[in-house]
This record gives sequence, C-alpha cells and structure tokens, in this order.
Amino acid sequence: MRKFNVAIVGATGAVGEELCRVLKDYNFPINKLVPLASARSAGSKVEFDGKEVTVLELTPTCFEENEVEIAFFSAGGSISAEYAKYAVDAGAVVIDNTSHFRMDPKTPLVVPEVNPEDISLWKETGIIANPNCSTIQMVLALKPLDELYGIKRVDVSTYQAVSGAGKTGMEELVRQMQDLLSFKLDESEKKAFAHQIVNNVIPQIDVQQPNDFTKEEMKMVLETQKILHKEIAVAATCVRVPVLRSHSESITVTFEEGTSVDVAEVRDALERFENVEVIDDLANNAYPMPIISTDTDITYVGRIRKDVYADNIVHFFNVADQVRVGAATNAVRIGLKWIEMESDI
Ligand SMILES: NC(=O)C1=CN([C@@H]2O[C@H](COP(=O)(O)OP(=O)(O)OC[C@H]3O[C@@H](n4cnc5c(N)ncnc54)[C@H](OP(=O)(O)O)[C@@H]3O)[C@@H](O)[C@H]2O)C=CC1
Ligand SMILES: N[C@@H](CC(=O)OP(=O)(O)O)C(=O)O
Repeated sequence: MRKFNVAIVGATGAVGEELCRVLKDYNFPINKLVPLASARSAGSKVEFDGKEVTVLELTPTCFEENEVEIAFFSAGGSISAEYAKYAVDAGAVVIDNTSHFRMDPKTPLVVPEVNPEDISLWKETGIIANPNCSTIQMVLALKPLDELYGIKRVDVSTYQAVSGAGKTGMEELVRQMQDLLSFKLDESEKKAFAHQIVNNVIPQIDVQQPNDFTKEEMKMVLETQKILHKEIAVAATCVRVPVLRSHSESITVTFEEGTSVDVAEVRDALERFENVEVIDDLANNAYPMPIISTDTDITYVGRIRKDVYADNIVHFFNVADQVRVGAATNAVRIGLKWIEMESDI
C-alpha cells in the first residue's frame, strides 16, 4: 500500500495530539509525519508510534519543503485561512478541523458514516472540511432516523466539555477545581471562559449572532443541513459544563406529519448505524455518560422515549468524545476514505 507524507498543523494542541494517537490507532499509511505549530513550540517534541518527533514551525514553504501529501489542520480558523492555500499549492489535500471553510459552497463538509460521497468534491478546492464537534455526534444519530421516518425538526441542548476550548479550557477547569477546594478561587484568572466554570454551567459558547443565537448554535443548524442535504429545522442551545472531556446532547426529533414513532424501530435503526451504540436500560441505571464515551470512537445514544403528547416526536440523549469523534477520528476517517476513493493516484 502506498504511504503518504502527513502534516499536522497545530500538532501540540488538544486535537493535534489526539490526531497523533488516532493516526497510529487506525494504521494510517504514513511515510513521514510532519508536526507543525507556531514558533513558540518549534523544536519541542510530540509522540507518535512510541517515538518522539520534532515539531517544525508553520511557514508558507514548509509543505513544499517536506513534500506533504495530506495535511490535517487544527490550529484555529485564522491559521487555516492563511496557510491552507500553501498546502494545496504544494499538492496536498487539506483536511481542515476548523470552522473556516465549512460553509464554503465549493468545500465538502463530511462525516464519513453519513455523507462519504461528498468527499469526491474535494478537487474543486483541495480542501475537505471536518464539521463542528457537536454537529458530528448529532448527525450520526440523525442520519439513521431520517432514513427511518423523515425528520422535520430537531431541538437540541448541549452539555459541552471544557476541552472543546482546547488545552486552555482544560487547564482552567483543573486550576479552578484545585482553587475551589483550597478556598482561593480567583475570579481574575479566567482565560478560556467568560465566567467561572467550576461548579457552574455557562449557556454561551462562541459569540452572539444577529438572531440572538450563538455562533456555535448556528453552526449546528447550518452544518446539519449541509451534511444531510436537507432543510431540516434545527434549534440549538449550547452550554459549557464543568466536564473535562466528551460532549453530551439532549435531542428532540420531530418527524414528518403522520409518523407514528415505534421506539423499538428507532433503537434498531440506531444500533445498526456504523459507530453508533445504544445504551438504554433506565431500570438498571444504564445510559450514555461522558465517562463512558471518553477515549472511544463511538457515539452512544440512550434515554430513547416517545413524546407523551405527539405521536411523531422522539426524545433521546447522546454522548461522544468530541476530541476524537468530533475532531481527530472524523478527520482520520475522512483521510482513509479519501485514500480509498483516490486509490489510483
Ligand atoms: N477541542 C475540540 O474539541 C475541537 C477543536 N476543533 C478545532 O480544532 C482547532 C484546534 O483546537 P484545539 O486543539 O482544541 O486547540 P489548542 O488551543 O489546544 O491548540 C491549538 C494549536 O494551534 C497551534 N497554533 C496556534 N497559533 C498558531 C500559529 N500562529 N501558527 C501555528 N500554529 C499555531 C498551537 O501551537 P503552539 O503550541 O505553537 O501554540 C496548538 O498546536 C480549532 O480550530 C478548533 O476550533 C474542532 C473540533 C473539536
Ligand atoms: N466550539 C467547540 C469546539 C470547536 O472548536 O468548535 P469549532 O471547530 O466549530 O470551532 C466547543 O467549544 O466545544
């Protein structure tokens, strides 16, 4: 099998470090790994396949100099906006974890289990976008249900882990946990979140939009429609919670008029979908929780119940490790599918 020179832009971050692990877990065909970050981290080491690899500085010429063929970007939208073109010009396909290209009509937005066929559009820009983490774990549950009955509307509330805000978010929660226990919580030491996150929940992720939803909430609306190729109505409320890792979502799905939800059919459709598992035994206290999904590549669904008032509505709860399923693993799965589809290159 052909092997590729693979770059990770943002290799020292939460997603970048996970990418190093996932690439190894999935036996990604790598000839040479090229970890890239800012000048701050150049010269430091990341671990890949039990070895330390030196981090290089991201520059306009680094892709050409290292003959990069596949470039995973996870260093923030502004870095992708500035540097993705250099990778593409050097002949690489870019798999971008940031939000920068997601809604560009020429750039495919892909969850491989849901819309793998869209990968074939990559040649237009040389870039394949990885969706928002909360969107990925939601559409993984929505796709089989849309195929089952046809979805009309989705109402979702998220419970998002602090690692969604990168390493700084995790450090902030851990520091505040320690400070809380030693009675010296310092309000001035906030970097990742606008309010204290320990012992609190914050009903705001990202900035306000003109319609009073936040940017994170509108990503869940627009990206879901683009991935499912359908104008499903989506209303999201995104909330930060003091959990280190794995996002949770409470989801209400309204199906087309005339649908009569059969919970056994819903459970069966979810169970049969790739990389989705059902944990749903309330009598025995079994349901999805962040501690179950962390460090896995599965989206867990449970608490499945039919609405008390309307025949065409179902409610459920899901969890997934958003650094893996919502970022690194989805990107690696895109890369593997891309290799499979372009195997003649
Ligand atoms: N965390 C998550 O759950 C998810 C994150 N994402 C997206 O992935 C991206 C990375 O997120 P995350 O890993 O959490 O963030 P982190 O803050 O943990 O890491 C950021 C990374 O970007 C690098 N970086 C920052 N500035 C520059 C620069 N000027 N030039 C080169 N590299 C730079 C950092 O390198 P250095 O060490 O040099 O500072 C570091 O490697 C973001 O766009 C985020 O939106 C997407 C889905 C989920
Ligand atoms: N905003 C998400 C993580 C993220 O980075 O999202 P995006 O890739 O859409 O910017 C969170 O905080 O949990």
